[in-house]
Amino acid sequence: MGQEGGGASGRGRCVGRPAGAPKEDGPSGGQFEYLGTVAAGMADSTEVRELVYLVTGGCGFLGEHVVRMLLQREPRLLELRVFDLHLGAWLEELKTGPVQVTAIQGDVTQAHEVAAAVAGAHVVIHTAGLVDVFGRASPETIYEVNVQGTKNVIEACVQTGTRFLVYTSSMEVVGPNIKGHHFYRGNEDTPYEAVHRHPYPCSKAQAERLVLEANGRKVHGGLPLVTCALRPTGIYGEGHQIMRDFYHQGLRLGGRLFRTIPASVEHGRVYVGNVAWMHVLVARELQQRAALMGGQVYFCYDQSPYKSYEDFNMEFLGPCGLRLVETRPLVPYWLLMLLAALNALLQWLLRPLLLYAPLLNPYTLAVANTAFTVNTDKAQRHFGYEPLFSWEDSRTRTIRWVQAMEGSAR
Ligand SMILES: NC(=O)C1=CN([C@@H]2O[C@H](COP(=O)(O)OP(=O)(O)OC[C@H]3O[C@@H](n4cnc5c(N)ncnc54)[C@H](O)[C@@H]3O)[C@@H](O)[C@H]2O)C=CC1
Ligand SMILES: CC(C)[C@@H](O)CC[C@@H](C)[C@H]1CC[C@H]2[C@@H]3[C@H](O)CC4=CC(=O)CC[C@]4(C)[C@H]3CC[C@]12C
Repeated sequence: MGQEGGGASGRGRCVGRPAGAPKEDGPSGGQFEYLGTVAAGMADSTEVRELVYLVTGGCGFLGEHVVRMLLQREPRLLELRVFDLHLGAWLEELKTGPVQVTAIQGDVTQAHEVAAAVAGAHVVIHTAGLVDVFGRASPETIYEVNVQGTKNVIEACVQTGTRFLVYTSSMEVVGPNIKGHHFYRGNEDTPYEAVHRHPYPCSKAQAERLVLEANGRKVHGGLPLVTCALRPTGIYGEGHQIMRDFYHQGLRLGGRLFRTIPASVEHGRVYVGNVAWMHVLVARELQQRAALMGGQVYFCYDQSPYKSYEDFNMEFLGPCGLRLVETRPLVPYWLLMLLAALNALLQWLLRPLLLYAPLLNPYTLAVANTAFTVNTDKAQRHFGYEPLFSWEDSRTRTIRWVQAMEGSAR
C-alpha cells in the first residue's frame, strides 16, 4: 500500500526500526508556570539575555508557533534567527521587542546558506521540511529537503561549533507501517515493525537517524554535539493547512463531510501550541541534561482525545457548521481503495498540465485507516514536560481560528 518510492532516492523501500533510545529513566520534572497567550508580547524576565537560537522552517505551521513561543517563554534569548525558504510578513511585527529577530531567507539544501545561518547560534531547532503525502513533490525533492537538508544542518553545527540541535521528527518515522499494523497506546520503546515505502516517512526516518547518530560528535572547539528528536503525532491548531482543506471541502459539499474511516480507528493528535512548547522546553533542558537527553527520541503528545482522524476534525469543524454524514462509512473500503488509486492515476496523467493532489490517495487512506495512538511519559520524566494548553483550551483556540477563516470564506 502507498505510493511506490521512498528510501534514499525514492526507490525501493526503507525498512528497519528507527534508531530508538537506550532505556533510561530520569528525574521527574518540576511544574512550569504559564506566562499568557502565545500571541502576547515577549517574555519579561530578569534573566541575562545571552543565547542565540536558530529555527529552520520558522515560517511554517509549526515553525511560527515555535518562534512565538520562544519569544514568549525563553527569557535568555538575545537573538532569534528565523530561517525559511519563504519568509512571512508577520515576522516584522516581532522586531519591536527586546529580542533581536533576524529573518533569513534560505534553503536547507544549500549547505553554505545553512552554515551562514547556524554560525554563532547556541541552539538550532530544525523544523524545516517537505511535509508532502499528497504527491505534490517528487521523492527526490522530498529526500533532498528532508534528508540532505538535515545533513547540512548537522554539518553546519559541527563546523561552526553549535552544540545543541533539536530535530522535529514525526510519528511517521514509526508508523503506520505498510502492513497496516495498528500502534495502540504505544511509547518510545514499544516494539513495532517500522517498514515504509512512501518518500515522506522514509525521509523522516533517515533524517532522524542522522540526527541521533550525530549525538556526541565533536564540534568546532572540541565539545560534543548534543541532539534529540521529537516525534509529534498529527499536529492540529491555528494555521493547519489540512484542516483548512477539510473545511473548504465541507463548504463545497453544502456543509457536509462524508465519513470514509470507521470511528473506531483512533489517531493520536497534538495541539500545535503544545508541540511548540515541547520544542522550547527540550531545547532549554538539553543544555542542562545532555547526558540523559542526548541522542533520545520523544513522542510529542498532550491530552487531546483519541478519535478517528475525521471525528477529531469535527471537534472544530462541527461548531463551525459542518456535519459528518453517517456514523459509519458510506462507501465500502474496497471502493475507497479504487477511488484512491484512481486519484493517484489521475495525478500522474495530469501532472504535465496541472497539479491534482486530493486528500484521498492510497497513502492517506492507508494511514487514516490504521490506528496510531501514543501513551508515554518519557518527556515528562526526562525534562518535566507537561502540556501548556489543556484540551479545552486547544479546542477553543482551534475553533476560533476556523471561525475566523469562516468569516473570510463568506
Ligand atoms: N504537520 C504535522 O502534522 C506534523 C509535522 N511534523 C514535522 O514538523 C515539521 C514542520 O511541519 P509543518 O509545520 O506541518 O510543515 P510546513 O510545511 O507548514 O512548514 C515547513 C516549513 O519548512 C520550510 N521549508 C520547506 N523546504 C525548505 C527548504 N528547502 N529550506 C528552508 N525551509 C524550507 C517551508 O517553507 C515551511 O515554512 C516538519 O519537519 C514535519 O515533518 C511532524 C509530525 C506531524
Ligand atoms: C480522505 C480520507 C481518507 C481522509 O480521512 C484522509 C485523512 C488524511 C489526509 C490524514 C489522515 C492521517 C494524516 C497524517 C497523520 O496525522 C500523520 C502525519 C504526520 C506528519 O508528520 C505529517 C502529516 C501526516 C502524514 C498526516 C497527513 C494527513 C493524514 C494522512
